[in-house]
Amino acid sequence: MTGIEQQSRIDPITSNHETRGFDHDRVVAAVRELLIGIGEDPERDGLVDTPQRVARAYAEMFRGLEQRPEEVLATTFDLGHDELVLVKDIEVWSCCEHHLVPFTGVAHVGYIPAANGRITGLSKLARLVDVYAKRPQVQERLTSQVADALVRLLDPRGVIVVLECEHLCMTMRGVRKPGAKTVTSAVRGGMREPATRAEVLSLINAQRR
Ligand SMILES: Nc1nc2c(ncn2[C@@H]2O[C@H](COP(=O)(O)OP(=O)(O)OP(=O)(O)O)[C@@H](O)[C@H]2O)c(=O)[nH]1
Ligand SMILES: [Zn+2]
Repeated sequence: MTGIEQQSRIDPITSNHETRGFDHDRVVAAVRELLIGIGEDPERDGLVDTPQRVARAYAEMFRGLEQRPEEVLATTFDLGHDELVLVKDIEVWSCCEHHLVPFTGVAHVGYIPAANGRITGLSKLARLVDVYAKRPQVQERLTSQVADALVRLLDPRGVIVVLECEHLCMTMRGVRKPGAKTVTSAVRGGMREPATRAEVLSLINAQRR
């Protein structure tokens, strides 16, 4: 096994790729280079600490690359509840992998536990969203990764994940369409059943009526 393989923490099913870990010094050097590239002076007063700051910020924004869904869904319990569990309006901040600017909005995560199946803590659903949001992402992959991790780790009867996000790469630059929302969904197992899916979607949309 090479050093890189030993260091990598691979989630074989749902990771974006193999990560070699966050290299703080490399990010600092790259940000300094970026500042020079845009014609700035990285030694001027206001910018001298910027590469260090950006590296610390990136470590936070991309911390999901170092996390595995198993870690956040480690706490499960058996409540004998086999009806829908839905957490709505989970705030999402992720980073578009095409432009490295944020996309933000909400996630709705629901699952139907298996009969006598495992339940996880409600906060863990929000933590799971963050594991995948805190990576360079596209919204579609983020949505399906959350759904697939729930299927794999809880073995539920059904899963639904809906994301509604605004992409800053579409508002602050490029096509410049502020307010445009992208909606993505991933539906697995028994949640695909039309009546069940319709009921859950009406619960998700309930506050907007
Ligand atoms: N499907 C998908 N596309 C995304 C997402 N985030 C950003 N994009 C799109 O990625 C595309 C990249 O297109 P390119 O033509 O390579 O890049 P660009 O010239 O900067 O494109 P514009 O944004 O149209 O100016 C754009 O259409 C973005 O809107 C996402 O989460 N999902
Ligand atoms: Zn983008």
